[in-house]
Amino acid sequence: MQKLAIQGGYRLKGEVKISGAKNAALPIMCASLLTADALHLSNLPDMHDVKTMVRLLQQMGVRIASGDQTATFNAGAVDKLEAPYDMVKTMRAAILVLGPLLTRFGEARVSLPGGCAIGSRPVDLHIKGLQAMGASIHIEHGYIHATAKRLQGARICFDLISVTGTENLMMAGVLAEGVTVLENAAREPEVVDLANCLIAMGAKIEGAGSDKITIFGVDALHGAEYAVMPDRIESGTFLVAAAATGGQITLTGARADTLDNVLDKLREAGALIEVDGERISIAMNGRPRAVNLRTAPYPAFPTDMQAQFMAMNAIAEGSSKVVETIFENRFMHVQELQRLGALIEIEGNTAVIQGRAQLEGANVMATDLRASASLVIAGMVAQGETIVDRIYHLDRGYEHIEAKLSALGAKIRRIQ
Ligand SMILES: CC(=O)N[C@H]1[C@@H](OP(=O)(O)OP(=O)(O)OC[C@H]2O[C@@H](n3ccc(=O)[nH]c3=O)[C@H](O)[C@@H]2O)O[C@H](CO)[C@@H](O)[C@@H]1O
Ligand SMILES: C=C(OP(=O)(O)O)C(=O)O
Repeated sequence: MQKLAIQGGYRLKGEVKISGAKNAALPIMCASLLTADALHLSNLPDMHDVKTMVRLLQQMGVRIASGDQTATFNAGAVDKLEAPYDMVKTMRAAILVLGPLLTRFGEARVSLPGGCAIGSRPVDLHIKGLQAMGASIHIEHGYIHATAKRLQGARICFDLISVTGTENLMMAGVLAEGVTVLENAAREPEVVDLANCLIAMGAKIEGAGSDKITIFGVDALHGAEYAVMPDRIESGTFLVAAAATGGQITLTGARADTLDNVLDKLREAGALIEVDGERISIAMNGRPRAVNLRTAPYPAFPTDMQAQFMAMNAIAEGSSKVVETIFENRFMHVQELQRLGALIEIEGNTAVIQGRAQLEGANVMATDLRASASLVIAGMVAQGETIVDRIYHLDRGYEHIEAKLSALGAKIRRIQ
């Protein structure tokens, strides 16, 4: 199994190009199932989840021609309306084929996505919404079996805000008969990116980015060209890494308007931040100040940045509280950060962190995607060598992270 070996104590310096967003690319790839025409995507990140989605769509019969960060998807000859367990278990976003398959073909068989280290992550809201649109759904042997003659527009109010739930029902609504209204919808930029791609394909959608999305069903979508938005979580991860190491870097091809809360927290920690179009520069002189945070749906602080900020707080001046309100088990990185000497205590959904001037290198194990990123950041500020095991989590959602960090001056290499 591959690991990362990190030698701590080097400040990040230089420029890094931000990749396309995992959490926008995956739903947008699923949108290719909604038309028999070609969907041409650019700015696709080179990472495992994107490759897994390519394989999942291919086994359904989608023809895919991949290029450098681009791919053309043609779902004109789909012959298998199924997402099997062995693919869904490695990537939760596979549940996003359910809405498109059902609305275009009237049938879908999708494995229930398993719980992962960050919480139980049910899909009851996806199922309830599709049932409200007239789908008949039963669960058997771990699979969701869904059928519908033609989905009917409906008014659906989410009990709680769900990003992929909103995306699945938005895709279901575009080919449904009549109008679908999603209330208490997720406002994440990735939902807006998906809506913009669907609109380019001929869908009629209003309100994406607000908590009420209205979808006017049409009979068919057509092909389109679309560029996936930059990854705000990758952007945030590099910015925090720069802040934690007392570095000075510039992100290129980034979108500051999707990062308001993260940039505010970094400023509060003492970072100097400048935004110039698609460039975001950060400079941190000395040790960051500890910052309190509370995760919540967009536009509040993202749960996908919680672990990385926790690593920064571990070496910051002062103490801080980090409250996780989205996932019930997203503190798995804490015991690994403690191996590096971090002083963190957990009380329910709150972590209390006493900043230390120095962490010490150690062997640690990655437990999920962003937990892995937090261990990499902690390793870069720890004294001596840190070995991060189980980096397949990291490879799911970061494009060439060790190459990008090395180019910024980090001492990091992949070992067997
Ligand atoms: C591929 C993708 O885009 N993943 C993101 C997406 O995950 P994902 O879409 O899975 O997360 P959700 O927004 O659905 O989850 C929010 C909360 O709702 C709960 N819930 C969700 C659906 C449901 O049917 N029932 C239910 O109870 C979840 O357990 C969680 O507690 O949003 C999360 C929250 O910003 C991010 O951390 C993930 O990176
Ligand atoms: C939790 C994440 O992803 P996923 O929903 O794909 O597990 C993430 O991107 O941090």
